[in-house]
Amino acid sequence: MDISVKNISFSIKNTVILSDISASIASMECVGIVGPNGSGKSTLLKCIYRVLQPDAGEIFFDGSNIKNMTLKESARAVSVMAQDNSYAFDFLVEDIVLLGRTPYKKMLQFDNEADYKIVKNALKTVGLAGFEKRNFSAISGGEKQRVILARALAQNTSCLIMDEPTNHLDIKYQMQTMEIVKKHKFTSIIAIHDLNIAALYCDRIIALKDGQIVGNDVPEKLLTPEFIYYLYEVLSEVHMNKKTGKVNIIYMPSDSNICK
Ligand SMILES: Nc1ncnc2c1ncn2[C@@H]1O[C@H](COP(=O)(O)OP(=O)(O)OP(=O)(O)O)[C@@H](O)[C@H]1O
Repeated sequence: MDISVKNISFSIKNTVILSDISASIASMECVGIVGPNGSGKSTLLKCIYRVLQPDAGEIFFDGSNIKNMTLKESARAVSVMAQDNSYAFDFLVEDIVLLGRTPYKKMLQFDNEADYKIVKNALKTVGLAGFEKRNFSAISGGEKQRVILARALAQNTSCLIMDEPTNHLDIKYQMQTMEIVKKHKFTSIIAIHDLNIAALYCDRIIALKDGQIVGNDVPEKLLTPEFIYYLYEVLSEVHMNKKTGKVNIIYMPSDSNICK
């Protein structure tokens, strides 16, 4: 499924959070959204997954305006791994992952054997086999994040939106998360702070600053020391890694004797 965002703007009171954002994400493309804290990454994702309604502009899934889709239809198209994974009540891990099956249920329809099988497989895929009966509140932050990824897998969508999916994960599971996304050939939009992980796995990177798109290109072209300085005011060196064919970013202390 492809996604296109056309001229999205969003303000809270008189503060402009997103200004005239347009972007297209091709089917099965993995696009990273980067930018400083507060640049509007989560807000843009929330507009796409319909938690927020933009003041202006349109969003299309496979050419259909999402305004004309029911929330259930959207949920069968797009799964979400948001930043806040807290639940007010204590659920079993299994119950959380079963929520991914909700868009396929009629009112009061019970979960069946096929649903439980999907849940089991999803937990296995994220390295949490046997966690079904654990209390969600009593597992680690990284495990919680992987449960939410399992929920997204159980939702069986062609598109996945992730808001900082790797922030609680150790390096093995950061890489595993990104590799699951690539293996499943999701159309994926991922807000991510780690430029090295973004460079390794994203086909393209969109950079936001002050609610506007300031860069949109393949990682090798976008992630130059000059651009990284412009975006974050951080000095860096960028090297092409011959083994991966991807760029590695090395950050430098601000008193480093290198050009900006
Ligand atoms: N409900 C709200 N009320 C007021 N301001 C808000 C609200 N939601 C977001 N903002 C502001 O909008 C701006 C963009 O927030 P957003 O969460 O989209 O940024 P972000 O790029 O995802 O940041 P981070 O990297 O810190 O997660 C921030 O300045 C934030 O304080």
